Amino acid sequence: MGKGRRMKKQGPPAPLDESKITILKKRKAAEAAETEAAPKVVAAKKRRRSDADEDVVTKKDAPKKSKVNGAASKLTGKENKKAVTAKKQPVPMSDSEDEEMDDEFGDLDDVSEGSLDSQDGLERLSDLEDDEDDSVLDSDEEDHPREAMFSDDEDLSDAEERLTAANIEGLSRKLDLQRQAEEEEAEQELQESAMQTNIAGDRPDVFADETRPDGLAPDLQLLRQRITDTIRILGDLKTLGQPDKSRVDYVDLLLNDICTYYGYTRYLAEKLFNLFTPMEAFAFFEANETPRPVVIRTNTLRTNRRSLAQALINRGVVLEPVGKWSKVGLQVFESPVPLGATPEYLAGHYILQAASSFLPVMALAPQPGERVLDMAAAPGGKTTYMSALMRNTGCVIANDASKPRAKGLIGNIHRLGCKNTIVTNMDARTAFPKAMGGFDRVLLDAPCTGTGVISKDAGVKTSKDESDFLRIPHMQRQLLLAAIDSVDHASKTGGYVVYSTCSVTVEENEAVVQYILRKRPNVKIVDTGLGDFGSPGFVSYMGKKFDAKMALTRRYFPHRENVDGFYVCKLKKTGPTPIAKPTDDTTSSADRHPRRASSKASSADEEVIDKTPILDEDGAAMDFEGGAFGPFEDGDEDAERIARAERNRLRRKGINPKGVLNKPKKNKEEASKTEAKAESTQEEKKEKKEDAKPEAAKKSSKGEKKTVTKAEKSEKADKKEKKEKKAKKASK
Ligand SMILES: C[S@@+](CC[C@H](N)C(=O)[O-])C[C@H]1O[C@@H](n2cnc3c(N)ncnc32)[C@H](O)[C@@H]1O
Repeated sequence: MGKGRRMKKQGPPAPLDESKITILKKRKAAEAAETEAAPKVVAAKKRRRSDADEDVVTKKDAPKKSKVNGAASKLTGKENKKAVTAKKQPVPMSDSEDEEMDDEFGDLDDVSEGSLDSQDGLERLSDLEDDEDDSVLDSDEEDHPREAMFSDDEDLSDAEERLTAANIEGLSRKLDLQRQAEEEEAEQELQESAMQTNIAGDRPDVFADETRPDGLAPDLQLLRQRITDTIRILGDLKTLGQPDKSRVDYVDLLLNDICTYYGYTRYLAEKLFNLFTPMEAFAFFEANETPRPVVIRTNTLRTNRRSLAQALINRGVVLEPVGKWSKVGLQVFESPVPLGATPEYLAGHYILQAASSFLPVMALAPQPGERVLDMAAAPGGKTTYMSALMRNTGCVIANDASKPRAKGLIGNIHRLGCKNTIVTNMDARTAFPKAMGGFDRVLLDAPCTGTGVISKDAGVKTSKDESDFLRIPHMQRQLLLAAIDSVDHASKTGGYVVYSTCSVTVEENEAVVQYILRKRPNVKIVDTGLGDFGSPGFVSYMGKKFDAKMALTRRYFPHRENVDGFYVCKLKKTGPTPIAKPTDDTTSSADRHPRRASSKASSADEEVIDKTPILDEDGAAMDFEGGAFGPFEDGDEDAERIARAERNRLRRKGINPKGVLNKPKKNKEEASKTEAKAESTQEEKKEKKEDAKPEAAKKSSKGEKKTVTKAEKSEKADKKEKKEKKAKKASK
């Protein structure tokens, strides 16, 4: 990040506010009216965005056009961007989180009152001051080179004053430039809204295609104008729509324009569009065109936020605390030095981490001394945060299926000084809880399609197709089942799983959680503890209903919170996952003895349904089958997927799916009984066989057997070669 790249304030933006732009428009209109009467807009004035003379779109046209298109202009992305930068709103934190944070960091008593508290525009600095009250402290002095930055006798209040003074200049410069940028944007907005649209009376005719004046490439500015016009029409179809056109026609036109303008495939554009109202969808697509703020997370194993801020300010970095919701995040507005190469970075005092990435870890809230699993950990932003929250105690198993990515993970763990972490490189779907289980908490930051981070990876716009939205949610379901089965429901301190993705689609979020609730009624959704920041998860979507508690899960959007799109769900395991018979003692202790249980669980893991009633807060048994929400997977798309998965599952077990699936329900029930019986007989046989083996033979693994066979083979080959040589010699 250089001086030229200034970022907008992190955190929840003010709601879309037209007043600012309207004032500017009015001012402009008044100016123009004074100089000359507004002439009619002529089609010849349509210009491409890329035209060199674009920025000289005649200001005299503005008053008239801004009047015509006033409503449409309120939808433009520029304004949305402004809304994003609008006034800072403090994000309320839940009491529990405050407590957690207090516990986590303790209090810093010897910090003086800040000297800057009333200056307008420097409110952010007081955040930094507030921060001192509960500043990051670490008991491990060895890992705390704060002394390196401040001499022992240095007064903290002096240090703070210097910190503040150094930051004032940068911040005020930043604010000036921000204001200037906003005014420029407003100006551009004005010019944009002055563009010609095809108006037929009060009903704009957006279907007359004038977006390709040369008949070839589309004029982007006209296209954008048509997008905003279509959205305006969709907002009041009765009054503004053409009599012979339906809502479907307008939505179809809008989607095509969005695809052309922003470069999405029709499939993905439609999927994302369906999450919002047309107006909000436009804001979302717009937000995906601009980068999110640069945020760094203080590594509290090595320093605290104030010391880090001071060190970076000394290097000319302009920054401020990320918001009330985090005590370790710093938003960087401007940096004359590369943030990934400062001495502080190399010494592991911070990690570059998107603000939304803090949230799943905050929701998981790992405690010192616990055993925690990070199932898909690379490159380690969340692992290292967990390690810091646990103050390098207990144990974090950081797993990732990708070897090259696991190397990056190891690098970060070393750089940030995490000493309670073990890295594993396994496919978490099959490895857990087989290899290890009984964790106090598990984080599953699942691999996803990345629809929440399109501003970082525009490739998502065209690379994700239908097959990805079948394959990836399937994998997410498998991973989440494994995560749940790896948690110890009887953990004294935990028993929690946090599921997160950087995707905004329902298939990867609520639908996955809904599936899990059906398969594992021994878990329930609990509050993330992240307060009001973000929006609640969907409780229904396109006619399908989800668990009412889905509202406790949180969604974050680039256009609403100015963070990467993210989803966070916290689950509490309320009981064990029985493997075969729910009443069986051995199997019901699977959670505490995952190794023992895993052999029995095998591939049946996905199929086990614990029918033990789960009680809600009022002690009433919850109806998971048909009450508050319908079976999401029985919908069109999911039905096929489930049928396919079911056929494959039966085939794996050696059962002909045709014989079972095409039969009436009664037969199916019988078949599943036979299946269960066959399964348990097989398991029993296996166990008996295992028991009958002598101890030494039991130890010998399959791999060892293979090696012996290979050795035997090579011995035979040697003998054969010798024989052949002898035979050759003899013949000579
Ligand atoms: C969203 S990224 C994780 C980011 C990480 N939690 C962080 O904060 O830095 C998803 C990760 O899942 C890993 N992954 C994909 N499939 C996996 C599997 N079956 N088991 C374990 N990890 C997997 C990918 O290699 C990728 O690193």
